[in-house]
Amino acid sequence: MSVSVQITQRLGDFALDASFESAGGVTALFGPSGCGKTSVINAIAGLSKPDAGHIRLGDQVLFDSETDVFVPPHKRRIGYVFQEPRLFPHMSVGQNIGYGRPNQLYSTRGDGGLAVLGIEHLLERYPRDLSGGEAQRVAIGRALTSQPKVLLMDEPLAALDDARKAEFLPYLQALVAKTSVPVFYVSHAMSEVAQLADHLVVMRDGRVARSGELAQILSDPAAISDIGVREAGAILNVTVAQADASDGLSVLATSAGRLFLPRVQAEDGRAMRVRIRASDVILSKDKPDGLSALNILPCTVTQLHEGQGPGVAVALRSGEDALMARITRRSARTMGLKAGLSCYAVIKSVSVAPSDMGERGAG
Ligand SMILES: Nc1ncnc2c1ncn2[C@@H]1O[C@H](COP(=O)(O)OP(=O)(O)OP(=O)(O)O)[C@@H](O)[C@H]1O
Repeated sequence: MSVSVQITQRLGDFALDASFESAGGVTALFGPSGCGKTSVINAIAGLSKPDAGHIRLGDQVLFDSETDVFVPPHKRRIGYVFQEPRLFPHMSVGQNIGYGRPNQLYSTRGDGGLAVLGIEHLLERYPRDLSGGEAQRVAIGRALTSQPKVLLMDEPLAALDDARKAEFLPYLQALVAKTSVPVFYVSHAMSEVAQLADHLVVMRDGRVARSGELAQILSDPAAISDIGVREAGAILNVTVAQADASDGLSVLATSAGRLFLPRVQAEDGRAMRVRIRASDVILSKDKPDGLSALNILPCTVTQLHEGQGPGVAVALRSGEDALMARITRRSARTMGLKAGLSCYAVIKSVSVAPSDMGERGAG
């Protein structure tokens, strides 16, 4: 379902002026704290009314200042998941999920809802007896019981520690891969966004700095300034060749060769997305020999992009995938890097964190 948002809104001293289109699936709103992500989500939910513009989901107009349309929040069929699960403490999980909609609990059973979220065995428990990740999965289950037309998730992992995040993400991936409901996912963590999103909207100071297909933006060296130097990095599509190789590593097949990365929690044959940070890629003109790094992929330089600082972003084609490296201008000059040059990308195995590796979902 296509989505079109074009809104302006004054919120105190803050001016929101956001426009983007998305083909649906999972649209991530990414950007630093205070850039206006939640304000956009609130406008989609109908919790606030923009001063001007429109919000359309497929052929449904939720807001249009020109034709004076403003669908009230309770008629928008929105599922909203916040940072905190916000469950009713005096009710069991089952009651929380069925709250106000006694006949709908069962409609979320099966493939699309509770089973995917792994919460069917928790229905008798009370919120105090749930881990943070379980409680958040219940909150998502509750949001689904209203059979929403759109699911809004505002930093749903922010309150979880890293271990709980890692445990929670596969559930979320399974859910977004199965649901046909458009999802808006707010986050300032690129590792989450890279695993979940189809479409990326990068926000800055109330405006949309970039909007487009996730993989395309992440492999565009010109986008580094918007993504952040540390977070920038392309996504490799890989297949698990051997999840349980020796030494705590997994063997992953890319279109240009094999990668040895920290062990993934997935069966052999599974398709995954792996984000390789640009700062974790080293380039060599000749095939390195006698190097400790295990991962050496043949590449072709497609583009060089000089930023403000001493770094150069180098866009690379590696088989059918894109990679990106961030090296110094000095190295780029010494190596004589230019578009069309063949080289080798070296990726250190331990530099890729488990949080950068996720199952390939809907995208
Ligand atoms: N009703 C309001 N009145 C005045 N200012 C507001 C209002 N709502 C939001 N703001 C301001 O608008 C700016 C954007 O807030 P918003 O919550 O949308 O940002 P965000 O990107 O979601 O940030 P975070 O990641 O910290 O949640 C902030 O400076 C906030 O203080």
